[in-house]
Amino acid sequence: MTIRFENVTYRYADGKGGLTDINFDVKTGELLAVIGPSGSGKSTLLKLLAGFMDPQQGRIEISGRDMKGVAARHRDLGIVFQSYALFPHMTVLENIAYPLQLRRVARDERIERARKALQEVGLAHAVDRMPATLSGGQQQRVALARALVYQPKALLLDEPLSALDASLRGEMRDLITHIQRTANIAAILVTHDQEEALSMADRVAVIHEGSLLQLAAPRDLYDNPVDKTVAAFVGKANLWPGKVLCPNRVLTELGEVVCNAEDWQVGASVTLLVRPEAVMPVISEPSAAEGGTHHSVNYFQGDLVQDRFLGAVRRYDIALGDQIITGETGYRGTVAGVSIAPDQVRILRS
Ligand SMILES: Nc1ncnc2c1ncn2[C@@H]1O[C@H](COP(=O)(O)OP(=O)(O)OP(=O)(O)O)[C@@H](O)[C@H]1O
Repeated sequence: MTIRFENVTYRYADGKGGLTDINFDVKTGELLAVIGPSGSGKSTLLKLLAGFMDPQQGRIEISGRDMKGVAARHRDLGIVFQSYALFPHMTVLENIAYPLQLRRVARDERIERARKALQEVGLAHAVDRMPATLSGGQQQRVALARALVYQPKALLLDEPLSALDASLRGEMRDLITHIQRTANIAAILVTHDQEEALSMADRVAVIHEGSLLQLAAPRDLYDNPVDKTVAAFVGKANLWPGKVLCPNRVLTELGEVVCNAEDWQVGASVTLLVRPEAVMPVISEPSAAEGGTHHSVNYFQGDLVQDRFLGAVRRYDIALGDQIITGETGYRGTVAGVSIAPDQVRILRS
């Protein structure tokens, strides 16, 4: 295990913000993404791990060693910041060789290792360039090479892609995960961008108001969020409060929804979750004669109040009174209503 947080609690002096009783591990070669709304405690977690402050309770271990009282510079962590933080007066090669110089590595070896690191991030041609002459994406590649050149115990990525434009971000995601996996190093990625977290991470930790709500593999987190806060934060979600009527029906503001409620007590207050891609557009209202078709189960008819063309898919809202159902589909025709297959309805605690 490379990184371990055990019952870690940190409160800022005013007692309001911080982290409460955080537990998780990151294995060698694993990338853990930490996501959560603004002010949830993501930066606090990184600052504690990096050694800028110590927890008031609990224990942080790196490679099996308790980090209490160990200064930031002795923690052997490679850090990549949103702002790149390159030294402007040094060439690209000098920037990358600098951590080796601090560690008193001989000059020839420094240069050789820095060149190799540059090659790995696809910038072998930029050795003598000054950082200011590089694009944002190139500067972040230099920052990544500099963070990894001395073979740190773990890699901390603090919003590494937020300053880059969307087209570059996808490419950088792939590069970072490729390099992190090749180096077989534990990494923690802090990000606002849930798509980044889901696509890059082996596991994702969701924090909210200083607490860890769920830690799971991306698909598991998306399919089985523990509660509505996680469901709403990870991906798009239709969330409807309801009451369990019987083992296969929940009463909501939309009406009765057929779903598998066998594990819930009759009368329990719950929240139903349906992802937009599980909402099926229905072209015309099913007639009474069609009574037995799949449309008649969880069929909802309403007014199309929003229709957004997103390229590959279209995201639309159907209003039933003051309730909204959001669907996503590649279908471009008229939507008269929607149907939701019972096995696509997840039941969450309310
Ligand atoms: N130096 C500080 N003194 C007092 N409170 C602080 C300090 N730094 C952060 N906080 C509070 O601690 C909480 C967590 O802050 P933190 O910066 O870790 O959140 P975050 O998830 O990184 O937010 P963002 O996504 O906006 O960067 C917030 O309520 C914040 O106001």
